Amino acid sequence: MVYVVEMEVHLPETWSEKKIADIIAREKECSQKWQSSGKWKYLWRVAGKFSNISVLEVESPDELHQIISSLPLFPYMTINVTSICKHPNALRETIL
Ligand SMILES: O=C(O)C[C@H]1C=CC(=O)O1
Repeated sequence: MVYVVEMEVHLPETWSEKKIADIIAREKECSQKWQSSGKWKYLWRVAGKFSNISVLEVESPDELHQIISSLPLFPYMTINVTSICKHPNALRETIL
């Protein structure tokens, strides 16, 4: 199952630079672990926003939730998930 996931980050304004740097570093480590696993196929920055568009290929909605909710920034993101499938007119059927 393939999902397009948009994640918009909203950090508390009261956080120190050190606390922000720490969670960003842990986020990088976690998302790169999932990207290395092959399940997180694409990670793109939305220009001009603290937001990303990602494509994940997973076995189930439960696995998608497991991955997204493991991110340190999960409690601080607004997340929109779109399930996608093959288009009959597409020239390519694979995402990688
Ligand atoms: O910077 C972001 O868009 C938030 C976040 C989600 C995955 C990741 O590596 O960073």
